[in-house]
Amino acid sequence: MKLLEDRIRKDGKIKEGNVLKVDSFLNHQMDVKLFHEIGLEFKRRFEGKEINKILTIEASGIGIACVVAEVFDVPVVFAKKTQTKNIAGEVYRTQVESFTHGRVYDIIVSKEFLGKDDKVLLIDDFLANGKALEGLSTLVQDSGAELVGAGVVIEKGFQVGGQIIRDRGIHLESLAIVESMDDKNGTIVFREQ
Ligand SMILES: O=P(O)(O)OC[C@H]1O[C@H](OP(=O)(O)OP(=O)(O)O)[C@H](O)[C@@H]1O
Ligand SMILES: O=c1[nH]c(=O)c2nc[nH]c2[nH]1
Repeated sequence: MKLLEDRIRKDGKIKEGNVLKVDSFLNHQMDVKLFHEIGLEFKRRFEGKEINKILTIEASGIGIACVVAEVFDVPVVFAKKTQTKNIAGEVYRTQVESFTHGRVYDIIVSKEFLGKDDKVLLIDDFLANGKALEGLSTLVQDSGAELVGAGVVIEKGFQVGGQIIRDRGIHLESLAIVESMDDKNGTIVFREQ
């Protein structure tokens, strides 16, 4: 998606440790007009697929997933990384290693909000090692819902996540795939799609 690649080149900052910082428009301060364009692009890419729920994971997936859900006109659910008193009753649960926090979380979704009648699109801001999407797809599988596909805003194609998710047979759409990035000279190469 050219609009997104241009924005990443303009405002993205490459950090040590394979981290691309896009917090001025994607996952801290959020450019909601850009999010709307992203929502429309996901709608185009999943055209013809029956989707009645969006599932994401806190925290950084929530903002983008909400706007995508508005475009698809379906509810959005996010997997929580902490159990709260708010969640009464039964939950689906699995473990996810967080890329930026460097620790493992139990992630949970209430059984009330995911079940066999759901046709689910996973949405997240980043795909790196694939842990978040693997965890979410496990929750979908455990719930008996149908996993229609996964949409990520930025895939870091030099990390293993994309390969893992595609090898699982999941329909994955990444709006920008970073083939390589160099924190020394600030260059980013995107994969031709
Ligand atoms: O493919 P992966 O290796 O799982 O990386 C992608 C995940 O990493 C980030 O979450 P993270 O837990 O690092 O931070 P957050 O709490 O800001 O969402 C991001 O929001 C994705 O969910
Ligand atoms: O802001 C972010 N930059 C990244 O490179 C990344 N990888 C996973 N999650 C991420 N979040």
